[in-house]
Amino acid sequence: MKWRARARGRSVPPGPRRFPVIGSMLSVPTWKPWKGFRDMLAKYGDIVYLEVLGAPMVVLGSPELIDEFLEKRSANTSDRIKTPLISLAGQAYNFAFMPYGQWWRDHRRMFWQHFNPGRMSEYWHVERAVTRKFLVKLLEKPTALKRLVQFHVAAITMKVTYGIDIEDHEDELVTIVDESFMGLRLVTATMQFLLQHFPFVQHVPPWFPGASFHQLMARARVPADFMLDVPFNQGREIATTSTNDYSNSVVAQLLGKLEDPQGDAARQEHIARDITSIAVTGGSDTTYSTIMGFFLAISLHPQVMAKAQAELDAVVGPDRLPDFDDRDALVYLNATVKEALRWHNVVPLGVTHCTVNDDELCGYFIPAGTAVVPNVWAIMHNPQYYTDPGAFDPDRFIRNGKLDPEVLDPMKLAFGHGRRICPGRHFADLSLFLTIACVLHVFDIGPPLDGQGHPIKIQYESTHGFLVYPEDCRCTVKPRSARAESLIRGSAESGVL
Ligand code: HEM
Repeated sequence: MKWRARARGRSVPPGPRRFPVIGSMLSVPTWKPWKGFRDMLAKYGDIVYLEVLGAPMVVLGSPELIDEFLEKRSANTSDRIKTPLISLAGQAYNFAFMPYGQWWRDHRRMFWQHFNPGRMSEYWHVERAVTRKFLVKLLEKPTALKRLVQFHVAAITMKVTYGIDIEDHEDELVTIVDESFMGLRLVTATMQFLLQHFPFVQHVPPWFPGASFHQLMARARVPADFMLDVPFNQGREIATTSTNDYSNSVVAQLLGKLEDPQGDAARQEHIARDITSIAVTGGSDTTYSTIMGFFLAISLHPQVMAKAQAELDAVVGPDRLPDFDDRDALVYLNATVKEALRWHNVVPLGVTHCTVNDDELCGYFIPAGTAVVPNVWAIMHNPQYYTDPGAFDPDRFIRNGKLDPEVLDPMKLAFGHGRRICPGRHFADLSLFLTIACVLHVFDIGPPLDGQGHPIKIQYESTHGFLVYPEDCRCTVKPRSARAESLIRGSAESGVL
């Protein structure tokens, strides 16, 4: 039954004009759509309705509405839109895009067993050891910052998940992890909305003139497929043959359970392969982008660096690196992590949710199957919640020397909502805290320099896409002092796993 018959006189939320057949397709912003949607929210209110070829979509623009619809009514708003792009991009294994149902639930449950807050301290030693390696590499090759951050996040997740060591930043595994989300990068946010209505794209043969998108996707599937099998098999090998290595990897633990004769081993192994792969691929790109955003932000805001370093000097002192136990005392540093998540928002429109049944929000009718897009970026950059939102200012989260609970916490927005909230958020938080604390403790970060040694002014812009990166994050990184340099080298030697 058409939704108009089910609405019983209730109207859908306001939004741009809808034409016969195409609906509001021409109004869907095609470039960095979070900005166009922000303008629509300003015009129509905190909820905007669009319809593309008969498929309904709402954009939400306030934390209250997101809380009401995606948190409180999560039982009805945790589905995903069905689009052929997910398989085309090699992401069918990725439970972030699975429909709400038993298969997704089984994946999420198995994943959560290893990434819930109670497990986090088991990963501290890996975080420490890899961060120390990263600091040494950054000292030796500061111009390779991007590659070193890719190495850093890949090395942490590969070790925790599979027990695999990545020693060198030139290791091809770093490239494969980086490229395993290539398909998703190609799936821009706009295509995510529009191409679900053109399922025929998946049937265009690759040799067909103009089918280059299809060919790009085929290339994008190669690293994604690799990540699904090769590291898992290697992790199994490590778990069964290694005597003194890190034998408590996620794979090692999962394999122990698969041997349970009561369990459905083949099904369990399938899920285990899927969730270990997403732990590495889903965790690396998002964390990488946030860390790159942090480097850029600090290079543009020297006063923030000075304040964070003063706090680190007072709490940690010059003779050791910061550690997890220091966290409670590092108020400004914790605020810097929050500001990094806010200022450079890596998933600006979150991951689109979808309603299962008809619903109502603010008196408006919301049909079953409505795509729900939280415009997280618009909230993070709304002066109503954050004064001067373009400035990188951790002080906005602090009152009377403590984190201010009255200020909207970016952690509550950046990692999504309801039953779909990012289950890797506690793990991401570990990496962000230790990386940011250690980098600021031993390095000075500044703007890039031209041939004459003059600073080059970089203007922050993010790329376009579903998952975004800072467009230009060139900066200079140098040790704060000779003492900091010897601290880096000394701590790497003691960074045993
Ligand atoms: C700064 C780092 C990260 C950010 C900003 C981030 C953000 C997000 C967002 C916005 C979602 C969608 C939530 C929703 O649908 O409402 C998500 C889902 C997900 N994330 Fe993360 N994430 C990060 C790190 C990680 C890490 C480290 C892992 C793995 C260890 C991970 C694994 C996942 C998975 C598996 C899902 C799918 C959840 C589901 O659909 O049930 N993420 N993340």
